[in-house]
Amino acid sequence: MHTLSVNSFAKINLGLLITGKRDDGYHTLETIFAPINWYDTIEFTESGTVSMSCSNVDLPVDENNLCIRAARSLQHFSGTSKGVSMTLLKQVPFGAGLGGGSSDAATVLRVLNELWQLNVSQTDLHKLAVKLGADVPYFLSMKGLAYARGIGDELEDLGFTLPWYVVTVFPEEHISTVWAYRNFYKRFDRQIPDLKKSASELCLGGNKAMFPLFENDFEPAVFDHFPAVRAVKSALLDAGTVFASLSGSGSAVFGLFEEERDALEAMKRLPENYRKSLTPPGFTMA
Ligand SMILES: C[C@](O)(CO)[C@H](O)COP(=O)(O)OP(=O)(O)OC[C@H]1O[C@@H](n2ccc(N)nc2=O)[C@H](O)[C@@H]1O
Ligand SMILES: Nc1ncnc2c1ncn2[C@@H]1O[C@H](COP(=O)(O)OP(=O)(O)OP(=O)(O)O)[C@@H](O)[C@H]1O
Repeated sequence: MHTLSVNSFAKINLGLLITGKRDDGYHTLETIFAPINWYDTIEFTESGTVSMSCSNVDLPVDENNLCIRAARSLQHFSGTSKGVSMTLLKQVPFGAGLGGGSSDAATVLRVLNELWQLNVSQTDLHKLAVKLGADVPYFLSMKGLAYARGIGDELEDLGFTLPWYVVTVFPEEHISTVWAYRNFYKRFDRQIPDLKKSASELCLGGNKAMFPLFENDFEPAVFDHFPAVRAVKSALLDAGTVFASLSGSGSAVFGLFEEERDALEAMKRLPENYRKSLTPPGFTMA
């Protein structure tokens, strides 16, 4: 039987400014998404029903898994009764702010739309994606650096890439996104910098004075509650990173490096049991 194998990449957030709260409880934000070279692999095999297995026993393989939820939402929307058997080789840590589950969901939507020959439009896929999670639209429609607003679902392809090596570190702490949105320290009344313009000045113009604008609003509360996460940022700064930050709602922290040898040296200095990835400059998911 034919099996299709697809890699599902993770992201980091370069800056994450929470600007308000909507009536439905979701928060509005502005952020820059950047893809990293850390990925799950999903194998798709034809089947009469929808089912999955997962290499990580800590994750559900029932209707709670985002892969199953994505397949069901497509079945429901299109009316198809086709099935699929999926094997998720989970490598991206969850509860890490790396969007691993969201990326899996986007991959399943995209691949099953083809495999099941549904021809669901990008607009409709985008609507299904938002219902599965605020980060899912990014993985569905973007390949590289993107500016996002709304709840993370209003996206603009920036058309350039990060010119640094990215070291991403998971400090073996799982942080729930719901917890992070409940506990971050609100600053809704401040002036929001123009992240899109600043990203361009930083990545294309090499203006490092822009870095301090790329704050992550989850960082102070996460660092106060999870000292091990703060320690990773300190270690990256000690190792000579040009910029370090929490990704998304945490717990993963990333550092940007100009030289590969410095990035590798920083990875060596961090605790051996912390999972890490290295992404080269100019990386895209294409
Ligand atoms: C932290 C980020 O990763 C930044 O990219 C995202 O905002 C989180 O996106 P996600 O994991 O796809 O989040 P979802 O699965 O949609 O939402 C989980 C929960 O987080 C909260 N949530 C999420 C996104 C958002 N913009 N505002 C929120 O308040 C809501 O309580 C929601 O019920
Ligand atoms: N395929 C999946 N991969 C990872 N987590 C999944 C998956 N399906 C369901 N989940 C559940 O989603 C939660 C974490 O999801 P995810 O990996 O997207 O969070 P995250 O790392 O905090 O990323 P982000 O908040 O940036 O989207 C876990 O509680 C997990 O049980």
